[in-house]
Amino acid sequence: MPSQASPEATGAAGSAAVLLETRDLTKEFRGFRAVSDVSLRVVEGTIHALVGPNGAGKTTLFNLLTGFLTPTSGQVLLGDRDVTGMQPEQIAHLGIARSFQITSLFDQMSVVDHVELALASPTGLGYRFWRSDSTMKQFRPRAMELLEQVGLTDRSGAAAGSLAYGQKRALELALALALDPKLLLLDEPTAGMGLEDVDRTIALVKKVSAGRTVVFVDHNMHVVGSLADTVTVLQSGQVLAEGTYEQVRNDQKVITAYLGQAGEQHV
Ligand SMILES: Nc1ncnc2c1ncn2[C@@H]1O[C@H](COP(=O)(O)OP(=O)(O)OP(=O)(O)O)[C@@H](O)[C@H]1O
Repeated sequence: MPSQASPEATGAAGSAAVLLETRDLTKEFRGFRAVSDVSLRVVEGTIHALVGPNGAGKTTLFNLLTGFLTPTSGQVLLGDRDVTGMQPEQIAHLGIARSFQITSLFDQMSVVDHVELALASPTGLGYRFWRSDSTMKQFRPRAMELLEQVGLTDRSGAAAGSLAYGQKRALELALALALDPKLLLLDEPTAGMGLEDVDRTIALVKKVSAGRTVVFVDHNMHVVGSLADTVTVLQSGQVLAEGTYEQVRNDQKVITAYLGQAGEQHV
């Protein structure tokens, strides 16, 4: 069960504080609308899922929120600040962190060194190798706290390349948390995981999301149903439905959208 202030309990997005908002957000690629007039409101302190069939626009939307893509039109607001068109570093600095991709880990570098470097970087987006050992040492206690949170204390001295897949994803999460973000974006946190790792990741995301706002994309509806206070369903770049997991899974439009999706887990 999603544990945090649900939109129902707070009277939907109307009366609760909205941390992230998009207004008619649109991204065109050579005339093709990958994201089309999306108006989204993410309530502070909630976990918000973005779902939709393949090609629905979820990744493009994530890239617009983090500044990796510039919208063709529309706005992105963080609190009352318009962050539309800002560079990824600026947006990260304002408190939006996205879980790192595994490709950003250095196989030979230890787990704790990764976290220390993320703590040393003001935005977490760039590692800085010229810092001295003594400078880095000051970050050790916080790095160990973060590793404890994500269950990697025992692997702190291990080379990142030696971690199991689920542990690498947990390390990515620690790197995102190192920024102490207002908004944590998780891009398919359980992709490629077996059942055990999926359940472990659900528990982990619940734990680290306490007191934070989380937006995540995941194809696994068990994950979505377990974590999300609010679910936004995208199709062909547009918002098809929004509500609690129970509401959207019983929405006829959503059922129809997923029916033609071979190999996709149904809502
Ligand atoms: N750089 C690009 N240039 C052209 N078209 C693109 C580009 N990026 C995405 N698209 C198109 O935009 C649409 C949405 O893609 P997007 O990756 O955002 O969907 P998605 O919901 O994340 O899909 P999936 O679940 O398969 O990851 C797709 O039709 C895709 O082919």
